[in-house]
Amino acid sequence: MTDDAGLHSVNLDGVIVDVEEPRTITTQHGESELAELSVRREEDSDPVTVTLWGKWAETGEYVEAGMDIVVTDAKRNDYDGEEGYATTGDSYVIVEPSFLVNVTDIRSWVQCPRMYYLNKISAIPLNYPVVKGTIVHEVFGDLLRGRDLDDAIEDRIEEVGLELGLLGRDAEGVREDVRGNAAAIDGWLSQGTLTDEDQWRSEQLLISRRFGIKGRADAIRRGMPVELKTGKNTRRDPRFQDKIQAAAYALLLREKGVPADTGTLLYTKNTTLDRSEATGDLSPAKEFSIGKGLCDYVVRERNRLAAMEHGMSVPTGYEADANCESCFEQDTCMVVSGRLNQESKAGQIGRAVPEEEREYFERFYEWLEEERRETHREYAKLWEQAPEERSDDDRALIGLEPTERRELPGGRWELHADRTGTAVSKLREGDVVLASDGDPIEGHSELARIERLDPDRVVVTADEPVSFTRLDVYPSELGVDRMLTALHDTVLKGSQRRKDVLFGRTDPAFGTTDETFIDNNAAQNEAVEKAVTAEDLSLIHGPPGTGKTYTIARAIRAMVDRGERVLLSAFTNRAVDNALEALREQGYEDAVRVGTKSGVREDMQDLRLESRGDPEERAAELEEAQVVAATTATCGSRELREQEFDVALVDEASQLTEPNTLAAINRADRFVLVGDHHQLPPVVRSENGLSTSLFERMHDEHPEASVLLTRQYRMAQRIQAFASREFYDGQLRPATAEIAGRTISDLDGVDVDLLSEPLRKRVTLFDVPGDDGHHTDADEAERVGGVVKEFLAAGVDPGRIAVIAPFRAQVAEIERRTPDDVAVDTVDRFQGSSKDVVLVSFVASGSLDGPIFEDYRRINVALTRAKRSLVLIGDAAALRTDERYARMVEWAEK
Ligand SMILES: Nc1ncnc2c1ncn2[C@@H]1O[C@H](COP(=O)(O)OP(=O)(O)OP(=O)(O)O)[C@@H](O)[C@H]1O
Repeated sequence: MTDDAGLHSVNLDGVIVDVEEPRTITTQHGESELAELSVRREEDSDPVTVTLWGKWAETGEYVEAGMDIVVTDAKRNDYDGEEGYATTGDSYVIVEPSFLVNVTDIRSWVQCPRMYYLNKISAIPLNYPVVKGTIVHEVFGDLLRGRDLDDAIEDRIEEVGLELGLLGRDAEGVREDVRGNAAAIDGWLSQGTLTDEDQWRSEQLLISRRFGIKGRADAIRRGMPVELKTGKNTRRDPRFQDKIQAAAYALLLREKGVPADTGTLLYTKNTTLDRSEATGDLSPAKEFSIGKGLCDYVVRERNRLAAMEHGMSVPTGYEADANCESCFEQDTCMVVSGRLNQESKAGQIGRAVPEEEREYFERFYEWLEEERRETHREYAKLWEQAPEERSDDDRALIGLEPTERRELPGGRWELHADRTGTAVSKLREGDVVLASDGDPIEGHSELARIERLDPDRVVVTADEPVSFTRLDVYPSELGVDRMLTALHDTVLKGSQRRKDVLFGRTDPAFGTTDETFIDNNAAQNEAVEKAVTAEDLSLIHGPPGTGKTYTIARAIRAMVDRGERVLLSAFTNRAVDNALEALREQGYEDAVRVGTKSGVREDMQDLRLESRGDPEERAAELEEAQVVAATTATCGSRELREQEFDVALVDEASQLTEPNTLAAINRADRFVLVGDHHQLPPVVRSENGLSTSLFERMHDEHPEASVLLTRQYRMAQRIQAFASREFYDGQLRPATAEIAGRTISDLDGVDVDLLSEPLRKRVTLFDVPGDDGHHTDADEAERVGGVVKEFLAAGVDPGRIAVIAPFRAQVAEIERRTPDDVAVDTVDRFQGSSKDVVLVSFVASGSLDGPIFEDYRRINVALTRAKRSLVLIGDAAALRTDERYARMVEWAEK
């Protein structure tokens, strides 16, 4: 639209290349502010001049070259033959639009930018006002969905039994409190002003690609946002920051074509005030109109926040007119400023932590914010990629056909859809996704959880009955938030001794014991010994199949016998449940599993802590448990953040980022990390130091605290030989002669004479010349299919076979040629598991690029899954171009 010479308005976007300070000029209409930016609209094109007028001129004060900018409804005004644009009265200026800012963050930013920062790093602790606020919000949603008030109150209080119990509250008192607040809602709803035509929606997720804002409005009534506040407000007008919040939702609604121009704030505490004592306007509902000026303000503040995050600077409170004396966060603000030596309008108290700790905090803060930024890029792909492209990229399931819907007790919905086509995706059961009518941004969408994902249908649960035809990956920022909190807790609240060890100022100390814990495996015994006697930390380095889980279970039992309280954690639910299973196998049944119903494995549900019910009973169950098991994410939850343990034992620690590990070990006096840094590293989106685990760092810095398990219980000698030599200095050995000599002829019902000669060997390589396919190799897939058929024909049970391929696309190719009960997946999905027969498809042709080759640790995992037979399928010549793979080919062809 560049040639629209001033006739039409244009939406201009590009990258800022130069900024001029805002200045004031006098025009025929009087004085006016303006700022000029130079913006490159497309790579290699000449920059154009963009003039920002009036209030938008302030943008020039804080933007920098390199930031993205959008100016909507700009008019063209070339000057001296040079292409130029200017804002109009309808324009919005948006800085870094792909950084999706939360509405609630804009609200706290408007209150005080430093409060926004403090909220971000320290998370809200478990406290009664927050829990009560949650209950009232849930009741509000229930009333909108037509539920009976008393039922809703009863149900929602019961739902948070655990939290109330931990806070020492009994249900009776809370009921009274909530009833008081809910009366405001109920009264207002039944005022008679509402008719059947009132269209109500509770909680709607809104994402704006134009303004770079996302959020969930409490409710929408006739297209207008309604926000619920559990506080009081006796003035006629809503509080300013509350208006900002409602205005932000209005802005998001307008983008969807809903002309929202009024906002309502409901201050529920107003109804509980005594009329004879309180003065002012006691009506709970306060309406206000939302004009362009307010919307502009929302966008301008959002821009400041986005620009500050782009520069990764830390707000001081001077950016806004923060009134520190009347701020209830003043003390916290001063302490954080003092400890981290940050400039702050509130001032500082206390002594700063040592320089190295501050640097550590700042380094990780930056890495975590980079991670957040990558998460935001993932959101932007929701609209940058076409549905088919997202589907090809494994980010969405499309072409679904809605079938049944069923209302669940408590007002949620269970929604079914049929799957058409054979598309693959990253989505898994338990994932939170965006369920939409086909267009997750402009159309109708809701957050949903995948309950079941079968080849022909999918079942989700959601708050609203969306008729969905598409499910999208919806990345959560919760992970980043929890990591920041863990970082904060370690640096600002961690004990001196813990920090001395983490920062290399002290060597870890160990006590002694004469006890023998495991009598058939010296390394495992030593690992338990170290774990039990460690005063600070110990590490268990367990290569594939060396009995890590078994050793963990033994160590926990020993700790329990010594009267210690133990936190058992791991990155995935699967690993937590595996460790619990091993613990049960060793006869210990008293652990408590904390996690959601859908996250915890069926056979561990009986150990799961129910959070619903009588507060006192629920809290006692957690507080009295000697062993508590939860994922590291859950360790950062409000409930577990209040719990203390003698020792934290973390499995899969080499797959955890350092801050994720901190989330678990912050809860305990000492810790044991279990892992193997020669297998897969932490999965992160950004490229920085986050991908080095605390396990690996401690292993390097304190080798004396680590014990290497050397005897493996999985692979035949022939299969383990390469990995042992290549990755473990030749130290890995089969634990017994039986294991060393494993072969598929040991399996019941298998007739090896039915196999072709090469497949009778424990390790085989099939040289299949590459077909130059990008992410697939049909010839290889064909060969894999043939080999699988041969194994099946020889009597191998399909459940004993697995196929590993480097790309999802190749996985799909292979799935098409193998029966459903043969597991086919990428390496990352196979870490921690094993099968009798494993096939690896390399998809290598010409050069070795692709995820499996990028990182030797993937190859290590791929080659160490098989117990009895390992079949490699790939282009041998291509593989030989790399030294490591050349050695692999030589070994496999032996
Ligand atoms: N000391 C031991 N004596 C007898 N059996 C053992 C011993 N240690 C481990 N095992 C057995 O070896 C098998 C593998 O152990 P485990 O599952 O603990 O391995 P892991 O190291 O956790 O495996 P992965 O590498 O898959 O994480 C299990 O069947 C376990 O019971």
